[in-house]
Amino acid sequence: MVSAVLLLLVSFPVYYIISSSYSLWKNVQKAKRSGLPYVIVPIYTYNPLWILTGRRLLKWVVRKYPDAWITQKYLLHLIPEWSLRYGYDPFRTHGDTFMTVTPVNCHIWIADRQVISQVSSRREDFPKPLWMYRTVNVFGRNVVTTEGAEWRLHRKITAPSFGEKNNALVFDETIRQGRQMLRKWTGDDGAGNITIRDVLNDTMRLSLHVISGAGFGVPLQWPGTTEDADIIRPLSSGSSHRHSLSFKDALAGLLHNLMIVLVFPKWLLRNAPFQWARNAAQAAAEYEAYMDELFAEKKREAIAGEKADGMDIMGALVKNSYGPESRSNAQSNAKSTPGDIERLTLSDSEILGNAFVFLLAGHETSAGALHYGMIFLALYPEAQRQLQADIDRIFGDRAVEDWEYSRDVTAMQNSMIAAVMNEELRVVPPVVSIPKKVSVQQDQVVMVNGKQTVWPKGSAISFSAYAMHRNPKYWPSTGESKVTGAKDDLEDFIPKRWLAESREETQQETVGEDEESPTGKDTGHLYRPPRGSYIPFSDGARSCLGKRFAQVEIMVLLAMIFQKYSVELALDEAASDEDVSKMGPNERISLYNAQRATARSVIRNCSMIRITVQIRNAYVPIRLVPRGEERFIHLLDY
Ligand code: HEM
Repeated sequence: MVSAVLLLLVSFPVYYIISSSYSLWKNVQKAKRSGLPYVIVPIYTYNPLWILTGRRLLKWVVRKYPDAWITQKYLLHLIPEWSLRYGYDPFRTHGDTFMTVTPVNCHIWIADRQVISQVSSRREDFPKPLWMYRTVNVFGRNVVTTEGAEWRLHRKITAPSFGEKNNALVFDETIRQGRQMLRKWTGDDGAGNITIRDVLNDTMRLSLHVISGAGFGVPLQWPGTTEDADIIRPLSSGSSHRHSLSFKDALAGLLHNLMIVLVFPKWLLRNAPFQWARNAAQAAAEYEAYMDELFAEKKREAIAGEKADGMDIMGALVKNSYGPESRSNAQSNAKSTPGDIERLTLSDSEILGNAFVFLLAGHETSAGALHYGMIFLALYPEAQRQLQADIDRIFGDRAVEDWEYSRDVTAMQNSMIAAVMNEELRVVPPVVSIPKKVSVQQDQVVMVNGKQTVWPKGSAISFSAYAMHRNPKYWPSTGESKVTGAKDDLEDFIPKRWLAESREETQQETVGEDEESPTGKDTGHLYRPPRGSYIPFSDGARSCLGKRFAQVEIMVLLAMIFQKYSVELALDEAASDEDVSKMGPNERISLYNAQRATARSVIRNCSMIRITVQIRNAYVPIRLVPRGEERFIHLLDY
């Protein structure tokens, strides 16, 4: 008996090693046949055992010996989040399109714009790896988690909600929410100089409120701004549901506990012995109840032929299924199944599924962009001054109440405001690697550097946005890096690179992309990167549906903040305000520079991929100071 158990214990690892080695050998043969450069990675980086143990150990090795030859050369692709940590370097070594080969699969990494354009335009040959998005179906199938004819149906029905005319609503709601955030950041008297530690928390709240107000017609208030900020009441007059959380708390609670809700079954969370699990379950249940009410209200409006105000994403989806003009379609709705490509409407659960992904996709990405944007502007005073000069040119002293989408947005998108936004999304694209796969049907031929390559069926693919945005073939450098002394400045945040003269070749290659700018008009003198080389919003038919929504939101916020204020790093831990007031210019400069170095190291070491890139377990505190009252940045050249 003992020897049988022993045999089993020994034979399992032996079997595992032999079968993994054999699979690795087979995948290496595929890599050789492909014609792509490849690197052998002995362990699949998503192996759960590796994630729990080996990755942690390796992380420690890398932290301890960051420059050791072994990490640079052999272990790099086993390092968690290598694509974020090493940027373009691995591509410099292996080429702009290369493969990593593991026992589980081949994985193709791309930082070549022509290859990205080929892959994103052949959607049937290179679909999304839907298994990665399965959990996002928690409230219903939707435009993010589907493929083929089913995705086309979702996209066709959801896209009109993001049309040009609705951007004005995003503009107005951002102003409304931005005012409340500014009050929190600068105090009731607007004097500023308050240290703001958890900037991300506030930008998350802001973007969530904007999508809730502009997208769903449910305006939310910031704490302390009105008496009914946290009021608990149903979203539909006909509902008798007794809520235990306000809509805002349900939404924030759900998104805060999202991974828990997505991974564990609700019954388990409800009955778990841990308070945090029960809180997550409560937030999810309350969110569902609110959305059901909103749905019922919109359905009533649609059937009665009433028109709700605003962008009304949910209303538009419900109207498509229940509105008078869709009566005939609605009949097929009742019978529809997810795979049914003939139908013209979404089922109830699909409507709720789409509403959820808009909230999800629309808040973390924009919030992260604003967070990094604020830090970068505090780190690069020259960029901040250029931004303010353009804001003055466009808005002068005009109060935000008088800003208008139709009058102001074109000027904004041709200015440093858009350049700052574009540059922030270049340096830190919220989605670092955009996943695709080679269809399982058959191998696919792709031209790489003018040569035919054969990509094995079922291989994983990543558009390496982070590396692509640092590829010197596509990006104009404004010179040596003033920060690191590197020969180009592509690691640095230099918005003025977007003001560089557009090359003739670039203009031709981007013809037809005008419609992607916020108003669909020409982007004037801003640099327009060649197609496929700038992919914060992905590329091709499956690119971001909320791109213009996000652009308008970010630009309005930047303009609002920097019309009146400057941002500086907060130095509370290094010196008191009184100490600073006694310092001369040189002392202030060296203090600020030391703080800049600390902030850069936080960005480098604490940026992590949590669906999107975020700074985790650390803060870069900032202060907004009224323009003209800066304590540090006016003393710095760059
Ligand atoms: C700075 C802000 C944003 C960035 C950088 C961003 C980026 C992206 C990227 C890279 C994708 C492709 C993801 C993939 O293929 O896996 C995507 C898809 C999508 N995004 Fe965004 N996004 C932003 C804001 C928004 C907003 C505000 C909304 C909605 C309100 C939104 C809705 C969507 C949807 C629905 C898709 C799926 C489109 C499809 O598959 O057809 N995004 N986004």
